[in-house]
Amino acid sequence: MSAEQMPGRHREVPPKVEFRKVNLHYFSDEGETHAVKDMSFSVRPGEFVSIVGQSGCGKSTLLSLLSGLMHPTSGQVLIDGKPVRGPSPQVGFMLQQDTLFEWRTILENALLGPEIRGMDLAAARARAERILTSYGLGQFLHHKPGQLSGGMRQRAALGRTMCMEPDILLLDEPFSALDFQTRLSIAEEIGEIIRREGKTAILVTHDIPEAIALADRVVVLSPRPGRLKSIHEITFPSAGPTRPGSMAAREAAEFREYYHTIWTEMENHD
Ligand SMILES: Nc1ncnc2c1ncn2[C@@H]1O[C@H](COP(=O)(O)OP(=O)(O)OP(=O)(O)O)[C@@H](O)[C@H]1O
Repeated sequence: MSAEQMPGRHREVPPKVEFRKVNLHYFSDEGETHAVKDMSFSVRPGEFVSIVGQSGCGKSTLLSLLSGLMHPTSGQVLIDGKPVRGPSPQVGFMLQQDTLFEWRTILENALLGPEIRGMDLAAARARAERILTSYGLGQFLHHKPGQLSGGMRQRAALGRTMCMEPDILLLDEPFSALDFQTRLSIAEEIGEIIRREGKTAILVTHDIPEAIALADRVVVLSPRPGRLKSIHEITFPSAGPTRPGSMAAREAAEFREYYHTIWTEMENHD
C-alpha cells in the first residue's frame, strides 16, 4: 500500500511553489533597496495562500519573482521543484485593474492569450464560452467590458486567465477596486471557483479579513526588508463543515482570533 492510500497517514506532497532563502535587491538611481530578505516558505498543490504585510514589505515582489518577470539576487524560486527561468503559461495573473481591452468583447478578450500563444482557436473558443458561461457571463459574451459591472469585469478577467489553463494563480489585490459589498461577494465567488478547479493560488492583499476568509494559510511578512514573520494555518472547527471563504467562516469565533493575532503581528515592528 502506498503512503497515499494509507488512511490517516501524513502524506509528504512535493510543494508546487517554493521560495528558498530568497533575497531581492532593487537597484535604481536612488540607490539600493533590499526588498525581500532570506525568504523561505512553500505552497502545496491546490493550496490557497494569502500574503499580508505592511505597504512596501515585498508582497508584489514575491509575485513578480514567481511570474518569472524578475529573478532573485540570491536564493531560489521553484515551481514543481524547478527554478523559475521566465514567464510561463502555467502561471496566471489577476490584478487590481482587470486590464480587459475595452474595444474587444468579453469573449474576444478571453481569446487574446490563446491567439498570442498560437493555440488551437476553435478549442480555445469552446473553452472560453464554457468558462465564461460557468462564471455567470453567458449572456454577456459579446458585450464590451464597459457594459459590465465591476464584479462582472473581475469574473471576465478571471475567465480570460483561466482560458490559458494555468495551474497557479497569482492574485495581486484583485478585489480592491470594488465597492465593499461587491468585494465580499466576488471574493467569495472567485475563491470558490479557484478551489473547485483545483488551482494553487497566492493572494496578496492589505485586507486581513479577506486574507483569512479565502486562504488555507496566511503568510505574514515583516516591514521592509520583507522577511517571513509567521504562517497561520486557517481552520474553523467551531463552524462545522464551513468552507473557507464563505460568509459563515467570517462569523466563526476563530475568525476574530486569527484577525487579532495577525493584526497585532503586523502592527508590531520587531
Ligand atoms: N522597480 C523598483 N525599483 C526600486 N525599488 C522598488 C521597485 N519595485 C519595488 N521597489 C521597492 O521594493 C519594496 C517592496 O515593494 P513591493 O511593491 O514588492 O511591496 P508591497 O508589499 O507589494 O507594497 P504595497 O503593499 O504598497 O503594494 C518597496 O520599498 C518598493 O519601494
